[in-house]
Formats: sequence, structure tokens, C-alpha cells
Amino acid sequence: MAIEAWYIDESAADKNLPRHRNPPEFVSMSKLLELGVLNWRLNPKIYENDEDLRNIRESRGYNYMDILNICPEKLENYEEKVKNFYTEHIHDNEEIRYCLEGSGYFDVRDKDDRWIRIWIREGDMIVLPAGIYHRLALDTGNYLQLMRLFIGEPVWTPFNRPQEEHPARKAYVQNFTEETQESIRMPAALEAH
Ligand SMILES: CSCCC(=O)C(=O)O
Ligand SMILES: [Fe+2]
Repeated sequence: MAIEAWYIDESAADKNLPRHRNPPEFVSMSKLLELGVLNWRLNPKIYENDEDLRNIRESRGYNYMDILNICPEKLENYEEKVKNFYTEHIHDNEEIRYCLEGSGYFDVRDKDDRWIRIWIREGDMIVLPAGIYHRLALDTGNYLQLMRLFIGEPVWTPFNRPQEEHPARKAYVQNFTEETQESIRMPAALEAH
């Protein structure tokens, strides 16, 4: 089963509900790719010995790893942390998360600044590029166990919106705006005219 993503109904109040539009407006894998969002489906039961996970980590240089439990019993300062996770922000680096147990929503902004909700379930691994505006909410299951990966010493610092002058934001906007994408796809012969 592929990862599911959809546009949010901004008028729906509860952050832990799906917040589908009416009718629902689903978002494809290729649309997520255009935004620089990568994802894989892995077997979370064998994460300690998983060759596919090892290959991803080796090819992308994810040498750091830890596991975070998001639930009141296991996460210190739970309320404050969950509030911060849901505050729109960017990072200097990729955010790499692999859902081992439970489920939740990663929201990312598209090119037109609309929220896309990505439903992360057991076995979903996701990479958010540096500079993309995002946030995390639990769903009604209220539990998420995430593997966090990183290249080198981890830095979790969030930079809350607005961050238009932040270098990571500027680089993201430059790499993932429509113009850049078009000019990459445009054959040189056509560009000459
Ligand atoms: C705990 S992972 C999801 C929340 C987030 O975006 C972050 O920690 O930066
Ligand atoms: Fe983040």
C-alpha cells in the first residue's frame, strides 16, 4: 500500500483528524517528489537487520540513528514538544523519519503554500528536504514511534515560519520553484527560440 497524502480542509479545526476536503483531494507520489519529499515502504518488524534500510542509509549517508516515542508516558515535556512539532518550521538539513509503530501526519506546504497532509503509518519512511515548511500531528491513535536518521551529528533545531531569508529556505525555493523545474525539463533546442 502506497503512502497516502491529501490536501487539508483548512476550516476543519481538529489537528488530529484527517481534515479531508469535500470531496477529498488526494496528492500523488510524483507531486510529493516535485516538492523534494521522498518516501519508502519498509518492513518495520525487521528494522534491526533490514537490508533495504541498510542500503538507504548507506547510499544517503544516514549514519546517525535513534528512536523516539511520541506518547505522554515516554516523552519528557510531552505537551510542549507536541505543540512545537505542530508549529510550522524548517530545518537546515533533511528531516528523515521512519515510522516503526503507530501513525501520524506530516504536513508540508506545496508550491502554492497549501498544506498537504502525509499519513505516516508503520513501515513508512519519509525524507523532507531542508527548507521545506512542515509540521507533525498525531492522529486519533495518539501514538507514534519514529526512527530518526541523520547525516553526522544530529541537529534538530526548528526555525519557525517566517524564514524567507534563511539560507536553507532560499535554497529550497530556488531548487523547487516551478520556473526551475520547467527550465530543467525544457530541451535546449526549444529554449533558443
Ligand atoms: C519528532 S519528528 C516530527 C516533528 C518535527 O518536524 C521535528 O521534530 O522537527
Ligand atoms: Fe521538523
